Parts: sequence; C-alpha cells; structure tokens
Amino acid sequence: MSIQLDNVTFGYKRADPPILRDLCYTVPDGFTVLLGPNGAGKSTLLKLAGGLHQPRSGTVRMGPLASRDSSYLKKVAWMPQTITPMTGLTAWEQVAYTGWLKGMNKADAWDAALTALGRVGMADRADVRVKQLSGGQLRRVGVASALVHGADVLLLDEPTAGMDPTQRRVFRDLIVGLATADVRVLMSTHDVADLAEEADHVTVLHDGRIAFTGPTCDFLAHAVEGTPESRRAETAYAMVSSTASARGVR
Ligand SMILES: Nc1ncnc2c1ncn2[C@@H]1O[C@H](COP(=O)(O)OP(=O)(O)OP(=O)(O)O)[C@@H](O)[C@H]1O
Repeated sequence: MSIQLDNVTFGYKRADPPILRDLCYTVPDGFTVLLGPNGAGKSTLLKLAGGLHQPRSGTVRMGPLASRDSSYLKKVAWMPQTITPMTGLTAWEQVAYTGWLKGMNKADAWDAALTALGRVGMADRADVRVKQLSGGQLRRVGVASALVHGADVLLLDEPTAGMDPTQRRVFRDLIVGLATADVRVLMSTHDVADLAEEADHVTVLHDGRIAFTGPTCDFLAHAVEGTPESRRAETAYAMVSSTASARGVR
C-alpha cells in the first residue's frame, strides 16, 4: 500500500501563502528520487507524508489510514536531514529507542535494532556512543532507525548531503538496496547526476507543485538528443525545471 496525497494544501503560517497547493501525489513503487531546487518544498512534502505535519486542506492517506492515525505512523519511517545524536546512548540504544517510540516492545526493538544496524554495515559499531560517530556513520544510524520497525514506506530527506563522492557512492548503493517489492523508498536529493539513473522513478517538485513524476526512462527522455550518457539526468532535470518555470507556477 502506498502513501497518497490528495489535493493537499499546506503552509507553515496561516497568514503566508501555502508552500504546497492542491498537490496530488502517490509515492511510486520501488526507489524514487525527489528532486527540486532549494525551497521547492521537498522536505515539507516528506514531512507531510511522514505524518509530522497535517495539511491545511486535502488528505494524506495510506489506504484507509489517515496520516494522523497511529497505525499510519507505524507504516512509515521518516529520516530527517540532520540526525541528532542522543547524549550517552550507543548506536544500538538509539536505534532501539526509535523502535520503541514506534510502538515495538522493548525486546523486539532491541533485536530489530541490531538487525537494522547490520543492514547498514554498522553492527560492529553498535556499542559505540553515537556522539563519537562520524557524520557518515551517524547517517547510517539514521537509516537504521528508519528501518527498525519494518515500515512500508521510507522517507529519506537528503541522506547523502555533505558526503564526499566515495562515501556518497557507498551510501547510495545501500539506499538503492532498501527498496523491495514491499518497501517503497522516497528520497530527496540534490545529487541529480549520481542518483537519478539509479532510481525506478523520479519526481520533480517545483515551487510546491509536481513538475514531473514517472519512471526514470521517461524522465531521461527529457534530455536533449545527443546528450552524453553521463549528463542525461542533469540535462533532463534542467529541461523539466525550465518547462515548469516557463509555465509560471506561482
Ligand atoms: N518551519 C518552517 N517555518 C516556516 N517556513 C518554513 C519552515 N520550513 C520550511 N519553510 C519554508 O517552506 C519552503 C519549502 O521549504 P522546504 O524545506 O520544504 O524546501 P526544500 O525543497 O526541502 O529545500 P532544500 O532543498 O533547501 O532543503 C521554503 O520557502 C522554506 O523557507
């Protein structure tokens, strides 16, 4: 089952114009990258899908469940741009704590946390205090926290931001592997060249509206003919963005 946003309008302050307006969007199957310029509303969309915010109007649902229902919140996992290390806790404890917050009992959360840390290549660091981890390791703990309770949809907000190219590549491979027949992954990023071609689907947000959503091959078809393979994603993104700007959204 996927997350569906229907005619969603949302703004942080009532007095200000909405950030997202009448937005309709269904999180696609598999691994989807969410692209868009700074301030387009990517984090806002992910937070709405994650149930952290409620729309001013419209609905965010997963089948019969509304995003304010506790059962909905158990089916989604949201990973913020910045992972906050909890003072005094080890990686294992921080991930288990997230599982417990999501409604798991203590013993299950404890076991699932170690499994999740293993999936992100952090089992050997499980007993290290999170304050002592590197930025990249802390992000892995963030991904493990998103995995711990077995969510159906993972919402990852720029998990590769600020990483060096090698670390980004390793992390990218890790994230691509998280999407399965049963688990959807929606990930915002500015790494267009690195990521778009790895994805099953691409969504482009522009000024709070969906400028494009569809399979990656359809997205890449927007690149100008003759563009070298290595630059297709970037030029497709430039074309989709300029078309959205020309349409004069807001
Ligand atoms: N807590 C907040 N209060 C008020 N306005 C906010 C808040 N968070 C975001 N905004 C505004 O909402 C708009 C969309 O922000 P959002 O963070 O969703 O964009 P984004 O596409 O994720 O940007 P970036 O790529 O820079 O992370 C921006 O104009 C931003 O200033």
